[in-house]
Amino acid sequence: MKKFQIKAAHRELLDAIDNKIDNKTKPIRSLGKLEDMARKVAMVQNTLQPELKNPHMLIFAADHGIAEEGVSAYPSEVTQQMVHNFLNDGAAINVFSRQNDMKIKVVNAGVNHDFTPNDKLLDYSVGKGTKNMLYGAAMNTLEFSEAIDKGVRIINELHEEGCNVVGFGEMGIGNTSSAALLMSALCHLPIEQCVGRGTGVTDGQFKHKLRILKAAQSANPVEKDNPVSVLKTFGGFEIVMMCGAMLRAAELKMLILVDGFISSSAFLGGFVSYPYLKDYAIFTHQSNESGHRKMLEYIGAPAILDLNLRLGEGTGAALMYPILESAVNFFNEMASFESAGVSDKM
Ligand SMILES: O=C(O)c1ccc[n+]([C@@H]2O[C@H](COP(=O)([O-])O)[C@@H](O)[C@H]2O)c1
Ligand SMILES: Cc1cc2nc[nH]c2cc1C
Repeated sequence: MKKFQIKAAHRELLDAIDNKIDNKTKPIRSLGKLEDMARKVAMVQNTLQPELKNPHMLIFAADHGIAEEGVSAYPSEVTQQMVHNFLNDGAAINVFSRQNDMKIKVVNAGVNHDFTPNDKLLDYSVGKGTKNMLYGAAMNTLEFSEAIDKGVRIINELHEEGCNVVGFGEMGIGNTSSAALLMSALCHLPIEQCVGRGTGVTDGQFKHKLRILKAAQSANPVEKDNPVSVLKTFGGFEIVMMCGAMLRAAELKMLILVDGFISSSAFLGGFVSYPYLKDYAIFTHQSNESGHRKMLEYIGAPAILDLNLRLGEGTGAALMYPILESAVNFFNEMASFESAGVSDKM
């Protein structure tokens, strides 16, 4: 994989940032997770006056060969149908992004469909869906590199437009299977602790899904400590493209808003080689997909919201965005004990 230059976020201003937070007219730590977010934004931007600029929501979409094994509650066609829904402003992510003034771009990372050009659509297709992992790796080395490079290009474009905060959402029937397999390999956890019900499979379908994922593991012995090999074998085009995009966003010191289980699996793919990626990321919500809690524990990152969501698309990130704005606003606008003439001592 292309090498990324991901340094720890600046720490020079850390004391000044913490002093600024602690001198606001409030008891120490009383703004909880908002204080953590304000500190993170200020460190990423290396400033005592952080700003959220031109926020974007990226929805990476792709199809998955493994979906033909009946691992989802829905058929593969739903991927392209939902892409049209995103383009027509009809999905949950459209509603929440519009409400919170985030611009949407839908990325065709590898959907099994030919789309007509559209202002909201970034056509970066790597293929018409991955291969069925029961019969070998999901993608080859060229496809993997292409997906990473296209993720980089997408972020370069947003950065040139002055964007400094990006939500990472996705759509792809079958992609909880990919994410669970990635998690199992990269976190060295048994697949049973990683697999969940995705779009809502029944008990019987869930047992079947677990059998299929075990068969995919037997068919593909991977080097678990080699994230490129793991991502190529079990990844989806949208997951690998998101991984490249997140790594580039960190390189450019942009804020990364991670959504649910699949978005977090893309983060994980980058994090194992570039641990400082975490300095740039906010885990916006705890998904109801059962493996997500353990995945976030492994990463060591508590989530901000817990709304029992399991939709994907970036919905958790879009819903959390106004809270992030509140974090930046309290940091920039709240009076200090001194400026407001409020006593800070007994
Ligand atoms: O974001 C999540 O945590 C999440 C949890 C479960 C399902 N999803 C969405 O559901 C789809 C994948 O589910 P499945 O059952 O087809 O593997 C995909 O389009 C995801 O966006 C998303
Ligand atoms: C309808 C539908 C919408 C989605 N959005 C993200 N994943 C999805 C899966 C389905 C099935």
